[in-house]
Amino acid sequence: MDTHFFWFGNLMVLLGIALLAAATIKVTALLKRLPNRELHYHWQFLRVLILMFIFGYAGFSLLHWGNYHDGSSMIVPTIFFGGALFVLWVCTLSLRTTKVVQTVYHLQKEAITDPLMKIFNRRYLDRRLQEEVLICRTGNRPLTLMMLDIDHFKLVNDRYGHPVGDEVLKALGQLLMRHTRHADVVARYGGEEVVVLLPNTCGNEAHVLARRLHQEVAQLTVPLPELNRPPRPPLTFSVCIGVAGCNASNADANQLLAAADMALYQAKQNGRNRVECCPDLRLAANTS
Ligand SMILES: Nc1nc2c(ncn2[C@@H]2O[C@H](COP(=O)(O)OP(=O)(O)OP(=O)(O)O)[C@@H](O)[C@H]2O)c(=O)[nH]1
Repeated sequence: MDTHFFWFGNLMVLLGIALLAAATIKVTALLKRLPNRELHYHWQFLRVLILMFIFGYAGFSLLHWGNYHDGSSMIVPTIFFGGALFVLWVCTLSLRTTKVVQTVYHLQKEAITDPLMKIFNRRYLDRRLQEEVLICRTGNRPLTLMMLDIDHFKLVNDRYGHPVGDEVLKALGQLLMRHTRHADVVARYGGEEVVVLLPNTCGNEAHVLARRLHQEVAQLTVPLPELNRPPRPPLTFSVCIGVAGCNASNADANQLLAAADMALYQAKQNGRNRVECCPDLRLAANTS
């Protein structure tokens, strides 16, 4: 018996088993990164198949141990090795592709998210506002916009410190995300000003939502740090909300923002802690 063939044949099959084992490790790492349930099932099934192949290879190796005498008996071990290499390659590339796609996704999300409030940032708002104005004009859909501003926020910072001010902003961001639809755009407009863009929403609906948000904010509490002082009651705060709207005939991003800003200014002028709508809100953003 040619010992070269003997060792080469056995080695190919054993290396094939090692490559398949490495492939299952890659698939396991991939499974941890997959958010999608259906894809999970597919990759789990594939992992079971690879494990079955490992048993198949091992059985073949035991049955054919020493049965490699010439070049033709090398065909099957070579195919086994090539197949395992192919499986490992595909699994490795799938894992790397998933990592790259997830990194790009996170970077894109970061680029449009406000790091403190965890809502969209001004850049994203500007883009979406232009898009929604176009949809409003061409699709004849009503569009409304709310501008929120925390009352006397400077006092919060001055009295309790900036970290508490930051907690207030975070709590407001979370509340707004909880009480708006997926299609709405909640974005930080400036310091403590937030814009909520409401696509396909008429003036009445926006007004009802604004009043609800206003009440929800009034019930929101932010715990104050104790810092060796006796416990203090949690902080509450209020907001002013300005609401404006447009329809196909008068849709314009800058005018919509200016109208909401004007309504917000009115709310501040009228004593704060209130909702004000731009005077022609019902006409501006009527149901289509
Ligand atoms: N903690 C914290 N404060 C911020 C942030 N951005 C802006 N501010 C503060 O927000 C405050 C805004 O103050 P003003 O514009 O005078 O508004 P206000 O005190 O809320 O008064 P009114 O809006 O008129 O009721 C300033 O003190 C800013 O320093 C932030 O990211 N974190």
